Amino acid sequence: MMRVIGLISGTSVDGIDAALVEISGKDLDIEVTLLAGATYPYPDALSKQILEVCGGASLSMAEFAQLDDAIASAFAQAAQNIQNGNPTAELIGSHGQNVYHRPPTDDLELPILDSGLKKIPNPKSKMGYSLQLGRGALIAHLTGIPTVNNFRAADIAVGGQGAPMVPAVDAYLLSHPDKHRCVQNIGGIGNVAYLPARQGNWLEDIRGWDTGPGNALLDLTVQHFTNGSKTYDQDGAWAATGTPCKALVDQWLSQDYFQQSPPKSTGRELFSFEYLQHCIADASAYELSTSDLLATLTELTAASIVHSYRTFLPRMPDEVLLCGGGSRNLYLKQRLQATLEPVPVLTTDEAGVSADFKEAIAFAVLAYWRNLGIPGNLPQVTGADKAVLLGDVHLPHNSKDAR
Ligand SMILES: Nc1ncnc2c1ncn2[C@@H]1O[C@H](COP(=O)(O)OP(=O)(O)OP(=O)(O)O)[C@@H](O)[C@H]1O
Ligand SMILES: CC(=O)N[C@H]1[C@@H]2OC[C@@H](O2)[C@@H](O)[C@@H]1O[C@H](C)C(=O)O
Repeated sequence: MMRVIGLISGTSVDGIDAALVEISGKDLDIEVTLLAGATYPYPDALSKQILEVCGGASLSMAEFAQLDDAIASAFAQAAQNIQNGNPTAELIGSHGQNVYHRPPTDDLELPILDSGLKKIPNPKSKMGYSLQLGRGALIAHLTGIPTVNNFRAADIAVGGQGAPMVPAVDAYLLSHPDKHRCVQNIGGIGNVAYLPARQGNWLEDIRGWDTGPGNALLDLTVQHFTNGSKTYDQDGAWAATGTPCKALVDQWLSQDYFQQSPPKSTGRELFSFEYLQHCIADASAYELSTSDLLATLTELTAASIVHSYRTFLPRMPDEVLLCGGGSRNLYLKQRLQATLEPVPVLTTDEAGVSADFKEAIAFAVLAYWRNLGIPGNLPQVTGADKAVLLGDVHLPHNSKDAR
């Protein structure tokens, strides 16, 4: 048994999710007990700067270094705080703060050194890139706890998307002996793990991808029309007062990302404020109120999820389990249920895994697997050439051990 802390802040930048868990077993026999979970909001100025960077703002290298230090320090404090009054941890799995994600692209021109010697094999041109700040060496030093981070790089290096990375963990924590399940995270971005019933070669039939926008467009809309006084549509109450425009949802669903076959991943790089501005321009032809616009973007979120199931899954699931902050959006949950009828839409809480802290738990498990030498990616999900060990291991170097 090992006590591990999982840390993550994702594309919503709403704070650092921390989970302290006890883990035993390896894969089919794995057992995870959540000892403590908490969300630690960033200081407003730091959150604002991260959102600007996620929105494409430029940084000098000095500003980049300072931001990385600030995030690492915040993550280290979250790790210390989650242990207060709880058992101490032996390992940290830190996803870090996502600031940039580039899915594998076809038009990458890599320079080749003209060494005149044996040609260097040109890395696959379809190379992705994904950057999460909060460097592990500093977290390890500040906490005195071995820290694993940078989980996406190894999957990308073998040609994968680098996301979603949780399906392997979902498979062992949330699969069912008889029911086919979709575990649907609704964070800033939405991502699904399709878990066949645990029969036969079910592991080979696991699927997963980023479905598209989760809360990102809804948050951007609320922030825009309230001049930042509100940051999200609490319980979906504002959207519930509007009427969705089906013509716009159908028009937006025809866009490339929603039609693209998996493996696929995305982020705020696509579902950005600029994307929202195009939606607002499209909506002007229909004279929508702000409530109608919010209802229509909520409908797009729900429709993009269901469209991807109907288009890319071998069959519809027996049930859908929601997690992530969007699982608290009651209007979105109701629209998903109406669109998926008769498939029940539940939350992972009802299957015994915290909907609020499942992502943080997942990175604790990924760090635990790294420590055991167990690969953490699913090539059939990310498109990677093979299963690989995920994460860089950083050991604390206290003075007496320093070499
Ligand atoms: N009660 C609520 N009603 C509606 N929306 C909510 C509620 N609580 C949280 N949210 C939404 O959840 C978002 C945060 O969700 P979460 O923490 O899962 O995002 P994230 O992990 O940063 O995103 P990602 O998974 O894309 O990295 C908030 O920005 C907000 O939009
Ligand atoms: C680059 C990045 O942070 N991507 C996130 C994002 O937020 C949701 C979705 O897109 C998911 O694919 C991913 O995170 C989760 C933890 C994952 O990798 O499974």
